[in-house]
Formats: sequence, structure tokens, C-alpha cells
Amino acid sequence: MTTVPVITIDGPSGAGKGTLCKALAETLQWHLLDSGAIYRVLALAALHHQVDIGSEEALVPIAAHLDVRFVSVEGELQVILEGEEVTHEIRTQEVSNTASKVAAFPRVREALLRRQRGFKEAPGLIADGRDMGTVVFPEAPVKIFLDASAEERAQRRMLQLQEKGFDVNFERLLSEIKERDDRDRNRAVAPLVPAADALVIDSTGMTIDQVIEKSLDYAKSLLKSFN
Ligand SMILES: Nc1ncnc2c1ncn2[C@@H]1O[C@H](COP(=O)(O)OP(=O)(O)OP(=O)(O)O)[C@@H](O)[C@H]1O
Ligand SMILES: Nc1ccn([C@@H]2O[C@H](COP(=O)(O)O)[C@@H](O)[C@H]2O)c(=O)n1
Repeated sequence: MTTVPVITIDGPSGAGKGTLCKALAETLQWHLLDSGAIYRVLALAALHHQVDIGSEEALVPIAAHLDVRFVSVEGELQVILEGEEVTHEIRTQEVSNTASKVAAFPRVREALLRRQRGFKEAPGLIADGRDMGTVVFPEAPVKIFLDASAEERAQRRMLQLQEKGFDVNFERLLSEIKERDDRDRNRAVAPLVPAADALVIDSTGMTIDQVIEKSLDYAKSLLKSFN
């Protein structure tokens, strides 16, 4: 029996995980899991249904029955929540902050585990998140922890938002990034930490192409001996 290989990419917000994962998935022609999008959709569903986002009790049933679909349209992933397209709505600052709050509840994470593992399909999976290598796919043969300084990540996010026409304040972005990092790193369950067997890449000062090349070389060297 062949095992489906998984490459996990974990790291803090704005480190470039999404960019790297998309490039790896395209190059290898593997499936892609954006686990952050699932937490974001849960946050949006809770906001839409006016559920108390401080209540684990109230959030668990929503997480367990989350009606979400990811649809590829002309190479771009669309996110559909309860039949409504929410691809852009889940990227707002309010949803980002709410996602990191609901993600701190152990039973909420538990309720989303099986759904995430279901993405593991042949020929392989690229998994993007915070706990892909530590909790969701501990068996993955390739684990990368992608990091960058908070200042660099805020700078990248600022450019990204400016390109979309938003007027943004660097200091505010930096403080929101630090606040979210702090919550993700210090929660009791599945905190943001590199897996013991992960390669840590600090992308501060690296170009996107350099990060992709280093990651691909590393993945190929490990996958050679897989199966
Ligand atoms: N090495 C890099 N150098 C410069 N800019 C980068 C680099 N990597 C990514 N970026 C840019 O930084 C921004 C954030 O990248 P990306 O969305 O991939 O981060 P992320 O880790 O997935 O963030 P989040 O966890 O919040 O979704 C994007 O505009 C992307 O183009
Ligand atoms: N595996 C994961 C992925 C995400 N989260 C939480 O969701 C928030 C949003 O994630 P993005 O990757 O889309 O920025 C993030 O801040 C985490 O709190 C998670 O806990 N585990």
C-alpha cells in the first residue's frame, strides 16, 4: 500500500506560507489545504450567526457542522460558506482576529481535525497552517516552519493591502500581527511552534523565489527516500 505524502508549512501570519504553498502545489501538482481559511470561515459563520465568540460551548456545534466548500475557479480557490461566496470577506482584519480567538479553544480544534485530514489525497498534499506538522499531520515526511521578523511581515502585509487599494497604517498592522502571534504562540492547545523535525526557514531578507527554491530542494531530497 502506498502512503500519501504530505508537506507541512507552518509559521506565523505573513511569513509567506500561502505564497509558498501555492507554488509547491502548482510545481508538484499536489492538493492544497489552507487550514487558516477553515478557522476564518468558522469565525465568519460565528459572526454571521451572532454566536458568542468567547463561548467554546456555542462554537463547537458550528465547527462540527460547518457548511464550507473550496472551489477552484480558473486556478483561484473560492471559499463558499452556506452557499455564499466569502473568499474576500474572510480576509478582513475583524475575521483574522476572530479566527485566532476561536482557534484557541481545544474542542473547536478537535471538531475541525477530521475535516483537515480529509484533504490528504493522492498524489500528495501541501498543508498550510500553524499546527500542520505538530498535530494534524505528525507523520508528514517533509515539515517546514517558515518565519520572518514581525516588522518584515507587517511590511509585506502593508504592501499587499496597498496594492489592493487600502489605506493602511504600518504601526497598527505591526501591533495586530504581534497580538495575533502572541495568542497563537501561547495558547494551551496546538500552539504555534516548529515541529521537532521541521526545517526552520527565516525568510527575512529572502525573496519569494529563494524561499521556494530552498523549500523545493529540501522537499525533493527527503521525498526521494519516501515509500
Ligand atoms: N519572501 C518574501 N519576500 C517578500 N514578500 C513576500 C515574501 N513571501 C511572501 N511575501 C508577500 O507577503 C504577503 C503575505 O504572504 P502570504 O499571504 O503568503 O503569507 P501567509 O504566511 O500565508 O499569511 P497568513 O498566515 O496571514 O495567511 C504577500 O503579499 C506575499 O506576496
Ligand atoms: N492550522 C491553523 C491555521 C490557522 N489557525 C488560526 O487561524 C488564524 C488565521 O489563519 P491564517 O493562516 O489564515 O492567517 C490564525 O491566526 C490562527 O489563530 C490555527 O490556529 N491553526
